[in-house]
Amino acid sequence: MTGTLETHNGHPALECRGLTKAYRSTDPPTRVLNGIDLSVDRGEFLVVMGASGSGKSTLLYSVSGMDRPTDGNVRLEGRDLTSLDDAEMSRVRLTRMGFVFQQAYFLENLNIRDNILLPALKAVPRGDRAGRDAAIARVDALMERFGIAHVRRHGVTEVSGGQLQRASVCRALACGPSVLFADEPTGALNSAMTAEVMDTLTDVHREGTTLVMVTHDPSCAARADRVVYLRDGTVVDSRRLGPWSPEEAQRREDDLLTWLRGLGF
Ligand SMILES: Nc1ncnc2c1ncn2[C@@H]1O[C@H](COP(=O)(O)OP(=O)(O)OP(=O)(O)O)[C@@H](O)[C@H]1O
Repeated sequence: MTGTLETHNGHPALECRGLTKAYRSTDPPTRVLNGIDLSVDRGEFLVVMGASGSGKSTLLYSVSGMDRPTDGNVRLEGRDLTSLDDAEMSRVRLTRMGFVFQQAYFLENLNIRDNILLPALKAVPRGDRAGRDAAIARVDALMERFGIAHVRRHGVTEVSGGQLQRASVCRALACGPSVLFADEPTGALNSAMTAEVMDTLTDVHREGTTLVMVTHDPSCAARADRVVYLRDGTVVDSRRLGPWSPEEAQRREDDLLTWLRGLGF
């Protein structure tokens, strides 16, 4: 399994300080993140919740370098990302971060396995045959691990929504990221497929990967170690839930809902 514990250097997996984002396309600029301080431990599963428009996706995009913050800094395993140029940032995103979105964004002219392989092969230096073989072996092992090896040659439209999202998780893990980011990964799924994908993400987390997920769904959020609540671009509260177990699922969800209602969710 793609581990994240090999790079222990005494730093949290992810840290942001004074993270601010203002969109200048409006006059005056729309301030969406208001100086957020947040630290995610190695191996932690952190969920970000908040009302629609509170800045959850903007936070995820700003810490993962998909969008440039207006102010503040972000560190990934101690390395300051805000000083990197675009090419360096793309490389960090490709090799040290994984992403799962509501939609899989797979290419329809490639089968499931080739879609998963695409970024993993892109990360291998040209001519590095051993690196290429290792990437292929890693992807095949991930597909086996997450129960989708039998659909490896299927087209994107020939698998279920749950299988497609599990394939997205495999693609996100193929380079062995330090942090896996998930933005509403179950937003387009029914409840059975949601449980299937959350079981996959829970396994990923249990095996040591740091996970940062945005969700509206309290039953998904109840899987996390910690939930932070965003209001108007500020983290106004957080709740530590500790390690998840299926026996505790309902109690955790009820507890979380009570907390969320108190915050006006
Ligand atoms: N490119 C942009 N230009 C201007 N404003 C933007 C831009 N992108 C997002 N916003 C605004 O920033 C605010 C936060 O958006 P964001 O998508 O981060 O919220 P969210 O909490 O993820 O919402 P949702 O739960 O609905 O996905 C919203 O008011 C949104 O309209």
